[in-house]
Formats: sequence, structure tokens, C-alpha cells
Amino acid sequence: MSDEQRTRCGLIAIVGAPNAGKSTLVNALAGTKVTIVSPKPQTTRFRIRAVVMRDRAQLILVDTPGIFQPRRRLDRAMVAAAWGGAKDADVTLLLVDAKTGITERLEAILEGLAKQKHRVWLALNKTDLIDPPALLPLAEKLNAALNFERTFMISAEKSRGLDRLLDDMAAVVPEGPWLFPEDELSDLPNRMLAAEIVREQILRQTHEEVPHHATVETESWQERDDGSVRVDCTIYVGRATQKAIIIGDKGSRVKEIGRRARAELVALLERPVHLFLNVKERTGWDEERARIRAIGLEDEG
Ligand SMILES: Nc1nc2c(ncn2[C@@H]2O[C@H](COP(=O)(O)OP(=O)(O)OP(=O)(O)O)[C@@H](O)[C@H]2O)c(=O)[nH]1
Repeated sequence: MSDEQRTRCGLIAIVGAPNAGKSTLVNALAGTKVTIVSPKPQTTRFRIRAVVMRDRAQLILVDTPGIFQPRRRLDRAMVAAAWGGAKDADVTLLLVDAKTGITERLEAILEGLAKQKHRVWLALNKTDLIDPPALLPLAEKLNAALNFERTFMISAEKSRGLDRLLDDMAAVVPEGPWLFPEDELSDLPNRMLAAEIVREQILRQTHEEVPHHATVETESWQERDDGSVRVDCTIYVGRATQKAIIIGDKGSRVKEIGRRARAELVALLERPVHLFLNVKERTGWDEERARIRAIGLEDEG
């Protein structure tokens, strides 16, 4: 296979203090407004924010929502899980508001990142608000605190410096198949929303031990001429016993999960929805695929 034909795919975790400009950057990189609604972001390990194609590379931009709000004891476990999420990424990009500079919060993030052994990049954002000479001392200070592999100067809002950032990301993510086929990309937020809503219902309607082992994937999303949409989701479970629990007596529980999830989808999408659920035990490739594709939906079990 020639180089041009080889596909690449990887996870890019974008971290930063609140207000650093993460959402603005994700939107600018994706080129459109991409919001993947996550009803329970604090329980997710990472949340997929956007999937961006650059040359032959598929860049999956994620954030790690739990990292910076360790209010209670329980939250601390979530924070640890969230850091685990950043660790699984191929690149972690720390976004810093160059106008605000180094704050206590940023120092805490630097400490967290210092424990990671993989690739960490720095992007100084909002450079449109500062004179260029003021940027260098900040970049130096941050690089002294942590050994960043690369440093970028960007303005997410003005889309400055983003081409180079995307090129570099595309060049370093590993070779491998795309996680999301191209024809799914435009529907991706909807697909994930449907999967998340089904998962919400599993959480609400089954015993605690089941949801941790269940992932949900939207297999197909078909728009119909009459304005309705047909959605097929698969619920993957680890064991036959869990499958039986989710299906319930004569299918009663999976029916109820589907009924409530459908009602929620109808309300959100404001059009008729035909929702089909399929419960499967995971094996081999299924398991791997479901695990990765459900990244934004999976609890740290
Ligand atoms: N001037 C300027 N403003 C920016 C830039 N990037 C982001 N902002 C502004 O900074 C503010 C915060 O941006 P967000 O993208 O919401 O930041 P965030 O990191 O997602 O914030 P949280 O969701 O609170 O974590 C917004 O008012 C943006 O318009 C930039 O490059 N230049």
C-alpha cells in the first residue's frame, strides 16, 4: 500500500482550565459547531467532542470532563478515571489562555500531566489578545514546568495556527483503520446521542452491576422520506446472565428501555423515531469495537 492510501486514526485529548477556549478550539478544528450532548458528562471517562478528517487521518477529539471538579470524595474517583482517559489518548493537548497565564488551577493540571509518560503538547491560545513578545516568556515558563514535546501559538477564535496543529496531529496518530466510517460522520452526534440515551435507560432500569458492563452502539441511522428516522442500537454485554437481565421476562425490560429511550429521542429530535434494540454478548472484535466506540459513554467500571 502506498503512503497516501494508509489510514491513520487516533485520540486527541484536549485539556485545560475552564475558559481556556477548549470548546472554541474544538469547533474551529472541526469547522462546524459540533456538540455531542452528554446527559451525564461527569460519569464519562472521556467525551467525544468531534471527529475531524485531516488527509488520511481520522482525529477523534475528546475531552476528559471530570478532571477539574474534585468537590467530594466520590468525585475524586471520577477525577482519577478522567486522568486515565487522558492517558489513553495518543496526544494530550494542554490549552492555556495566554492572556490569563499561569494560575493555581493550571499548576494543578501541570502536576497531573507530569505523571503521564506519553505525548503532551502545549498550545498557547488567545494569542490575538497579546503582543507576541509577551508570549515567549510564558512558553518558556510552561516548558520549564513540563517537558512539552511541541508548543503551538494559536488563536482558536481567529483560526490562527490551526493548520499546523492539525497537520502535526495527523502525522503522529498511529496507522490504523478509521474508527468511524466516513459515511457515518455527519450523523455521529445523533448516533452518539441515541446510544447515550439508551444507556441512560439501562442505568435507570437495571441493577447496578449491569450498566458497568454494558456499552451501546448505534449500528445504523436511516433518515426516511416521511421525515422519520430509523435507529438501530446494539447493547453489548459481557455475559449471558447480563443479557438475560437486560432482556427481562419475555423481553419486557428491553421493551421498556426502548420505549422510554424512544420517547426521549422523539422529544429531542422533534420527529418520529423508530428505535430498534438488539442485545448481544461481546466477543473478540465486537468487544474491542464496542469498547472503543463507546468511549464517550462508558463508565470506569
Ligand atoms: N480573543 C479570543 N478569545 C477566545 C479565543 N478562544 C476562546 N476565546 C473566548 O474565551 C471564552 C472561553 O472559551 P470556551 O471555548 O468556552 O472555553 P472552554 O475552555 O471550553 O471553557 P469551559 O467549557 O468552561 O471549560 C469564550 O468567550 C471564547 O470566545 C481566542 O483565540 N481569542
